[in-house]
Amino acid sequence: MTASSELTTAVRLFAPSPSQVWQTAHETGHPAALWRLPHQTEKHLIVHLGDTLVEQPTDLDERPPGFAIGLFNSASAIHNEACAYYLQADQHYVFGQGDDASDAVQLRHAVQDEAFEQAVQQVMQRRQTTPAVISFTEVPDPDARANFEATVAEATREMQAGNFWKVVISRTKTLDFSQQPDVTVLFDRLCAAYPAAFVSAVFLPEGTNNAPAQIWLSATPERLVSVDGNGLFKTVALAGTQSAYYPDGTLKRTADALWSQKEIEEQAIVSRYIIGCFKKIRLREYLEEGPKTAQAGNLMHLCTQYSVDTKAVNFPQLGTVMLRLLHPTSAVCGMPRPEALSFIQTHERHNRGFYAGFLGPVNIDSASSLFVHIRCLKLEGQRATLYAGAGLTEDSDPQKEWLETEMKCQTLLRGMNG
Ligand SMILES: C=C(O[C@@H]1C=C(C(=O)O)C=C[C@H]1O)C(=O)O
Repeated sequence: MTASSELTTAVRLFAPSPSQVWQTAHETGHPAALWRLPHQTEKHLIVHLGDTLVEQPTDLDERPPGFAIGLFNSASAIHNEACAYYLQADQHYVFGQGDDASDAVQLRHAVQDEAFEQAVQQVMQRRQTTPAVISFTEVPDPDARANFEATVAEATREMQAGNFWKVVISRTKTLDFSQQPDVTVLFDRLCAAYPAAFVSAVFLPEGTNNAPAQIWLSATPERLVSVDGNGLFKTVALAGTQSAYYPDGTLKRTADALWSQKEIEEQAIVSRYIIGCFKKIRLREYLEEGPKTAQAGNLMHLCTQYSVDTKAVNFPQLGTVMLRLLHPTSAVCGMPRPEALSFIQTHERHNRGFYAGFLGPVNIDSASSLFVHIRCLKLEGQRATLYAGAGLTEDSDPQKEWLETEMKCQTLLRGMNG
């Protein structure tokens, strides 16, 4: 063995895996976020070692490196501050690709915290047990379909009466895991199944948002706001849904997807909303591409991409300004926003929590990438709650909208089955 390969082995032996760091954060009650950006292989894991998380305005220009996770409907929806819980990257691990998860682990940044480091060492020294088989069953909810379809019918009547033009109604599906799952295994499965998605797992200890300890796991296709190291700003208008497969199970080509008038209009509402935000800030120098059909796992959506060179227009705060204007977009709320939000609040039977909020890394490697928090679940102990919504217009058919939410739930269900 050469000196350098001895060294590599030594580094591997003492480098924790994502699962070990995640487990340590969980056991010591520190908030943690694990993510993989679309079309990338590196996984990032940060642990917040500071004070209890509190909601605060998201200012992409001011924040130290970290990870933001915002509720669908916090005070920010009213005060336009895009409030979020902010996990600071006190420990920042980057894991490379490869079968061995500990391959090429790098501790990018670490504040001195002996207690946490010792806790990681203790977890690493534990005897490795064979990973448990992950299994889950759906908890039946006999009224779910009728309730959802009745709400869709009511929303459609209100839209036909001209009260609003679009609203996104969501529902939940409950799963019970046979034992507490290793979230990093589920995360890896989602990464493998959905290379184009933003895949993440966020651990929020008891007390965050006055709730019990919760883990949010997601594989979202929808970028909300990002600004890269060169100052390139991006957002998308994503809406309209159909299966990516023909009934016989063969994959559709995106070029062969056909869209109805209702879906084209539904997506155009989101595009007009984004352009309306650019107009509000008098920004004309944006590039618009689409709408084109984009595949998102088992689904296809209509997608228009918008980009702005923030350096050329001399607008470094564009990311923060647009985040505040956009969230919650009409892809998850509706148009006009106040009327749609009020309909959601009166008619949905669950609290959305972080579903349809936003999340993602901020000022990591000089870039910030926030995504709309959809195709997600909340895990509390062994119980998971999946969330899925459908965009409605006055032409919506309640049965079709229900089937659309079923397909959206399938994204995570299939992905977690590996
Ligand atoms: C609301 C969700 O998805 C959003 C709604 C869509 C639609 O109504 O067609 C499509 C993509 C997303 O913007 C969800 O997945 O829960």
